[in-house]
Amino acid sequence: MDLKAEHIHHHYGDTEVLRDITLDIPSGRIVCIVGPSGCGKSTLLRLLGGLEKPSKGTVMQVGAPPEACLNPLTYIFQDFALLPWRSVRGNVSLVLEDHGLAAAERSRIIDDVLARTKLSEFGDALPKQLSGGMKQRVAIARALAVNPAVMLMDEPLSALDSQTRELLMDDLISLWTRQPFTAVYVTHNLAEAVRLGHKIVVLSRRPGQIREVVELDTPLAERSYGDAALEAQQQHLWGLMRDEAAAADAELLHV
Ligand SMILES: Nc1ncnc2c1ncn2[C@@H]1O[C@H](COP(=O)(O)OP(=O)(O)OP(=O)(O)O)[C@@H](O)[C@H]1O
Repeated sequence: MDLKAEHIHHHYGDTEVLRDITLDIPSGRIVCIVGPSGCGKSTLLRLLGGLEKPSKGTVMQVGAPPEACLNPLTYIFQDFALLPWRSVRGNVSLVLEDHGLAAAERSRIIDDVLARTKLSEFGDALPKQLSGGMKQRVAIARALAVNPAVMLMDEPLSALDSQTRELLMDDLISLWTRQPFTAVYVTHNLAEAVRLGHKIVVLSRRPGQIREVVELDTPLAERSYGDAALEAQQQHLWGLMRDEAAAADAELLHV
């Protein structure tokens, strides 16, 4: 299933947040959204996920969701959003409980997603016993459990320290390489965008408009940390964003 946004505009009261966004999220691809603070990245993600309706324009789901999909669109947030009183298995199980699945089938799905996120040994642990990186892996496992058509990821690594971010990025790349998933990935971090994005959408400052869409052809598994070509792409993105980011910061000073 592809996700398509067509001529999306969005306002909160008198504040225009997004202007004329047209965007394709093709199945099996990771689309990163970058842009200065407050330009509307998270708003765009909520509109794509149907949590809010755009003031104007449409979001369309095109084609059928994957087989055995329990929920076509699922979110992964920066703060993990785990229930502290439930174990790792219990947190993943949560999203499977209202679908009338037999206990054995639920268990099979949980085993599968925990194995894919390298958490098999930690099924009985409580969130407080886990590191930040592991908590985010649980959130990713929980998202994968419903076999979504599109994962909507809002700065999923930004609460983590830089080493854990690097490790989790490697995990996301190997997860995608073994079994491609579709994702929209909002980030401030251009290094993450060039490691993970098949397509990187650069928004202007508010009202967010698409300034450029950069397509990266290098397979994810071949994009290594410190790679010169990726650094050049990152510089290009920063070149596009620098003036916008400075103007957005200056604007905040006058609020
Ligand atoms: N529910 C809301 N009601 C009113 N204004 C909102 C609401 N949500 C977001 N905004 C405003 O819309 C603008 C865009 O916010 P949004 O969080 O989408 O930007 P962002 O690019 O994700 O920001 P950041 O990079 O800082 O996370 C901001 O000015 C914000 O204050």
